[in-house]
Amino acid sequence: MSFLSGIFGGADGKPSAPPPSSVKIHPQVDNGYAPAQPGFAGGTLSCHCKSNPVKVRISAQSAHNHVCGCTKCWKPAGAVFSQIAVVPKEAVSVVANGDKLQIVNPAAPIQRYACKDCGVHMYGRIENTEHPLYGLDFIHTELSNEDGWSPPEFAAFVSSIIESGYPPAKMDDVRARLRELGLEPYDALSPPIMDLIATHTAKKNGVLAA
Ligand SMILES: N[C@@H](CCC(=O)N[C@@H](CS)C(=O)NCC(=O)O)C(=O)O
Ligand SMILES: [Zn+2]
Ligand SMILES: [Zn+2]
Repeated sequence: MSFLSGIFGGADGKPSAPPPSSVKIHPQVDNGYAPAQPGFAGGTLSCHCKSNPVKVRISAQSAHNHVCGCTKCWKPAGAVFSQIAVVPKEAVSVVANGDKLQIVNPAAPIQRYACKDCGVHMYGRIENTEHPLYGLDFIHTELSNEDGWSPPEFAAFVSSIIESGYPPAKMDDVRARLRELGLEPYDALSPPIMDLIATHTAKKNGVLAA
């Protein structure tokens, strides 16, 4: 990222880095993050293989970018959270070395396509047409060299980091740091997304209020 988010504006109004902290979240947010670039329309994701990397072309700006503490989402080495966003599934196309992709868990609601050689998740797809988020693919924008993606907006599944071995006694520090970085912590998804999911379910069950 070439410049830092305006949320950490210095005295002169220019973006500056957030205060340093020993609490690490994810390399893409620990030192601040850039705002979305107006008109940005996508880029190419590459896995971590030195030779024959899998490449996935994304022809849309990302939406709902966030950090996720769950055990299922791919994280770079050493990161406590993943960083993940969605795009319409029509905007996702595998453009190189797709033969190296395999589904991590075909039974999971999100089918995550990972590189067999380096383990990086290239995209996650929902095949169940009844799922509230059907039609959206999950991507890690950090796998692209392009600047301009929508920045993370909140922190999801925060308590789940304990399931990966994070000390429960340090959770207050983690939530305080997330707030300092402008990423409101939630233990599921953000309220607007939880409302969207519940609205979908209520509609399906014929009980949605007018
Ligand atoms: N506490 C669980 C939460 C897992 C979870 O529900 N993850 C969310 C956020 S990515 C989800 O939508 N999972 C669907 C899936 O993994 O297919 C864990 O950390 O494993
Ligand atoms: Zn790879
Ligand atoms: Zn997750």
